Amino acid sequence: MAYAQPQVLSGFYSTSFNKVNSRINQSKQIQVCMETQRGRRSMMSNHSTIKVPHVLTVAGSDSGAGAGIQADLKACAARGVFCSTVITAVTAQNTVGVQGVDIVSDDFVAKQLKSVLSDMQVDVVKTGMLPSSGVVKILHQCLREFPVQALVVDPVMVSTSGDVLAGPSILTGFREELLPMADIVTPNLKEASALLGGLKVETVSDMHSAAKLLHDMGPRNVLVKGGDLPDSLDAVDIFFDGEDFYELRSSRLKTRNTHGTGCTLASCIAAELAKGSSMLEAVKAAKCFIETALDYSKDIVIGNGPQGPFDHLLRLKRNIHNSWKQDRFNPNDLLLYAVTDSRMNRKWGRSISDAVKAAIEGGATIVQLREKDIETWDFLEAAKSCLQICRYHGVPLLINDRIDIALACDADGVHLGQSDMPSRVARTILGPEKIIGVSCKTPEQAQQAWIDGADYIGCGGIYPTNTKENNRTVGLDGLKAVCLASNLPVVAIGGIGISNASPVMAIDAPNLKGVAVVSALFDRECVLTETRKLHSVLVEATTKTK
Ligand SMILES: Cc1ncc(COP(=O)(O)OP(=O)(O)O)c(N)n1
Ligand SMILES: Cc1ncsc1CCOP(=O)(O)O
Ligand SMILES: [Mg+2]
Repeated sequence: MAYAQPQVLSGFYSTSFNKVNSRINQSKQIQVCMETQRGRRSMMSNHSTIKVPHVLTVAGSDSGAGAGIQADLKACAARGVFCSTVITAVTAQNTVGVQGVDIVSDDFVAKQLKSVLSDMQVDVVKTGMLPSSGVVKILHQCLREFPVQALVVDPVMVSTSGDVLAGPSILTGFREELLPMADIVTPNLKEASALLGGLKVETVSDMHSAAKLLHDMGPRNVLVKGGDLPDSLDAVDIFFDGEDFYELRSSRLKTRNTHGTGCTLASCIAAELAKGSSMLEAVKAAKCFIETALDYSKDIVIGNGPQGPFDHLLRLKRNIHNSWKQDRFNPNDLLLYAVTDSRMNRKWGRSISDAVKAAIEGGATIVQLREKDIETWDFLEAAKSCLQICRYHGVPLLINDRIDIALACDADGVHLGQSDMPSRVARTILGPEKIIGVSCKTPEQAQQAWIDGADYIGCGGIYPTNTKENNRTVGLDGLKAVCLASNLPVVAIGGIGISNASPVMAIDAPNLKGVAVVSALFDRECVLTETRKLHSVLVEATTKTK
């Protein structure tokens, strides 16, 4: 069969937002859409209470928490959407396979559905494991009684380990009852084949045909997932909206941690729809999320079986790599604070990450990326590779000025000046765990830094410097006044090097914890040697003051 030429999409695209129409939302109450302060669309009832986007998942529990209800809950949490649950079966499952299934009775599934749908304003229903045709019937009836904005059907039949989760008896229910009311169905190759009565679905061209045939069964959109395609470099999914085909490509990742990708993808689509995205936007956002989560989780180890879960919230590794960090911030880390400058490193022909590595090997105890003249993309890439080095050595990495970069690479924190983002605002964006440093030249600024929730103060310029233009020098007296005005730990910056670090450290202020340096390390031929020398000066200076 010849179809329209597909549009090839890869990565993350911005397409115009279309309203998601559903055939099952006709009797839904009209609600007022308002722009919130942050510009996000949110639904408000006439009592001015906030209606949050809500997905109901109707699926099986996975004791290993990689797939099923557990994956759905985590995916919705990660996408900022509330998720309620109707459990259709309880599986005893791990990374090896499925050891047992206990099916919840049809009556009790019906009870759960009614409890949620009669009380809570569900926007989107997402289905996963539906173990019997009775459950499909009940769901069909409930959705007629309690219409929702959209229905996402993930036709789960076989687990990733190859265990059967729903028998062939379910197929008629899918074809006759669920697919006709679905806004999207998301089968993998095997599921598409089963729904089409055993039709061969093994190539991208087969996927096009399958998408078209499945669409004829009634769903408004079809996503045939090609993760199991043989000999394919890219992971290709085919999206068909009844008119156009889209090939959604993403590079294939080498990882065992893919258990639950199907459930997660469908839940993310549901979550994005609940937030108001068009179907194509929702699918693209969901694919992008999966790619990011798989990449982040590619080397985590949970369980001994062939297929592990992944980390939906992108946080588990932090705890492993940050296990060195007993407290989220140790003021003694400020002792030798290396601040990068790409102009200097470029001049000496080294990359930012090589410079950072050398500084850490020489004894730097904290690193700040201060990159004033590079593109955002390059900054982010440099930050990611420096972060790997820093995490490996247990050295915190902060980003100068750019909260977006710090968030994007999950750096340990930021350093902000008086004319940068105010630290109290930065704190609300970054949360309580990130380190925030603030530049202060006066006692008033130092007091304010504490009030605003900063973790440390950078005070300078102590001596004249060529690194920062038009920077007023405060001298050792200015440093002392700032130290006395606040209990926050202080690091001195500006014109400091091997020759003058000792008098800085000798001022009588217990909260002066170290020196921050740019040119003394990075405008030198050998960063490692210079850092080592400065490190021994500082160690000597601190032992003298003790
Ligand atoms: C440790 C430390 N202290 C002070 C500064 C200066 O920050 P700021 O005043 O924002 O100036 P720029 O570095 O952004 O030019 C710093 N970067 N680090
Ligand atoms: C960023 C900054 N803030 C105050 S002085 C300064 C520059 C420090 O650079 P150097 O260590 O080369 O004097
Ligand atoms: Mg700044």
